[in-house]
Amino acid sequence: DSIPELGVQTFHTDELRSLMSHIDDWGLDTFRIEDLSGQRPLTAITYKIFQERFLLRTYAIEPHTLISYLLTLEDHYQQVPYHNKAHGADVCQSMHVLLNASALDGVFTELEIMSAIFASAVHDVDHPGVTNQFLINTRNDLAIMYNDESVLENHHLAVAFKLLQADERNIFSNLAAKQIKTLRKMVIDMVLATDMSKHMKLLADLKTMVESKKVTGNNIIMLESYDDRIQVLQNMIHCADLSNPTKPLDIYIKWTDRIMEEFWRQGDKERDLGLEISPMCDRHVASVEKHQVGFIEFIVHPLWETWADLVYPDASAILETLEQNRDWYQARLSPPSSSSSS
Ligand SMILES: O[C@@H](CN1CCOCC1)Cn1nccc1-c1ccc(OC(F)F)c(OC2CCCC2)c1
Ligand SMILES: [Zn+2]
Repeated sequence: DSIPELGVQTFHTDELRSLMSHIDDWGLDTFRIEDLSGQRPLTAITYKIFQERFLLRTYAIEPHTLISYLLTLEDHYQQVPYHNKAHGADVCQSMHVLLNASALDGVFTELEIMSAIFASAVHDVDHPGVTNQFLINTRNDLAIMYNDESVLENHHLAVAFKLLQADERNIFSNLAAKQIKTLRKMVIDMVLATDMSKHMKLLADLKTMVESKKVTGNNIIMLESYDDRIQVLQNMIHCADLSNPTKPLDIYIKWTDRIMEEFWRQGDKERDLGLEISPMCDRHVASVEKHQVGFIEFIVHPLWETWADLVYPDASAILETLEQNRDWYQARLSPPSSSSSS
């Protein structure tokens, strides 16, 4: 049976095609694509990116095989409020845009680019909607399996690679053995870097790289070693993963609504289990705006400011939106009551 033009069955071909023509733009509305693609945002977006980058041709990937892998991958994202297939699609499209920075022109190989897109698409597959700490505290089988170390991130990788083992889904079947080995190592290194416990080290190393930045004549970054190359790719997937506050405000707010519902459901479980409720997870003690301002101040802005330095001036508009969004949440903070100021 033939594959539909956009990879997915849709009653809105014209509108979906029009939206997908903005695949290179920051702020693409992943939620709208979810609605127009028959609830297949991850398949539609990843298929479009593979086509746009000619990866099917370069690596002799059968379209049926790619669609079959993507549909199955998408079905393995759980229906949780935030860490669902729409988030996977969003991080994949965000990574695609970050890879197009002119400061990175010609820097990464086709294999590194495909690894980064693939890693982004799979990076949260089968996420159960609770944190690593919750899995550890509740002695979940996953925490036992992975000895409390990057429990979720190890699981996402194992599921993603397991799905490749079926012949009809093995999109890398025509790669040379060495290429598969390199791709697997890079994908593992990138997905493991999305563990928030690695954030401070990743950012510190990025700052060091920015301070010692070496560029060619036309301001293109020079990355000599594997360590330098993978470090930049790891920061890119981390930036893409923490990109919600850098998107147009209406989209950012929708992501915030979703992550808070997911955190609050974890808090509900902790309450029922008689466990201490994790920070920000008690729906009866909500300070959404305060936490978003803190999240931007202490985590998101320091990361994106450093990324913007590395690829200056490519990410300047993104940084600008982030600062406007921070100011918007700041303004909505309930003003300190007069008694507290006395
Ligand atoms: O949980 C975050 C890291 N923690 C580390 C410990 O301190 C608090 C923040 C990052 N993370 N990890 C997975 C999903 C997210 C995550 C992604 C989008 C988020 O907000 C918005 F952009 F949608 C988000 O917000 C939470 C709730 C308020 C502040 C943080 C969280
Ligand atoms: Zn993620």
